[in-house]
Amino acid sequence: MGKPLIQLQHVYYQYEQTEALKDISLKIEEGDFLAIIGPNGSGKSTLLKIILGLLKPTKGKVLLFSKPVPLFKEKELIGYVSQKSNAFNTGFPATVEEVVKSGLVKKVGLFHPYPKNVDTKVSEALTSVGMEKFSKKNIGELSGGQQQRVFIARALVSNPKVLILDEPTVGVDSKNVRSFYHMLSHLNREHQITIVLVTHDVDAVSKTISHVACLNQSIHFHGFQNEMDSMSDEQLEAWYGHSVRKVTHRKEEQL
Ligand SMILES: Nc1ncnc2c1ncn2[C@@H]1O[C@H](COP(=O)(O)OP(=O)(O)OP(=O)(O)O)[C@@H](O)[C@H]1O
Repeated sequence: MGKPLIQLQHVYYQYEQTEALKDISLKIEEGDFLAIIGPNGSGKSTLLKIILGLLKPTKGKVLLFSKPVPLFKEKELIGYVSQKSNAFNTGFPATVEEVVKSGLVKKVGLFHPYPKNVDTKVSEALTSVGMEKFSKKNIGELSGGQQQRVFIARALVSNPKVLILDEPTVGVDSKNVRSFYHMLSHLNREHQITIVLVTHDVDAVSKTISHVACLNQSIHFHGFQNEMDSMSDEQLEAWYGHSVRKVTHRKEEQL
């Protein structure tokens, strides 16, 4: 069993009118590649904001690297890539390497010089997401999917142990979605980065993740990805909030 990096214990979150999260207990361990899936409005983004300390639970406790959130100061250990597509226009005056370098600000602080090996760090981060060839390009000239890879490199440049992504494939065209998840899988396996992502691409992501959490206000299933098939129709309905019929696809070799 890996070290627990993120733990939620009986977490509730209430917006003024809406109870977004109810009694969430979740443990994410070192090395996990977890996908959080659920219908619209099921609390996925709220859950990420709680983990990132952007929202304070109404009730319950969050531990990051075994420390309660207010005592957790090593923010650079957690990289975050928010949901965006084509965030920069064509004319935006920054190169890819400048965008990636800006990811070090969290580590070194504003008004401090970058470390001496900054160029190596930037180049390593770009290589790890397959974007080294684009370092001198203007960020606005890249496609949505390429920009998303650059944002991941920016999150990686401070050597985080955990990478959190909110719907990272928005703006990535369907033929590139699989190679995008393949790149994340590489980061998880070869660079030992624990990955937590929110996604709607259940099918595309299922080949690469280790764990899945099915959320709809509360967690209806959390376990190994291959155990998800064992969810009953009743569990699936409770999770999805409406009637669901399970369809089993035939394996390719049987076709
Ligand atoms: N700032 C807010 N103020 C009030 N209610 C909110 C706020 N943000 C979210 N909610 C409500 O909380 C619930 C959970 O929202 P959340 O955005 O976490 O869901 P989600 O699963 O990320 O949705 P989606 O898949 O559509 O992005 C929804 O009912 C939403 O309307």
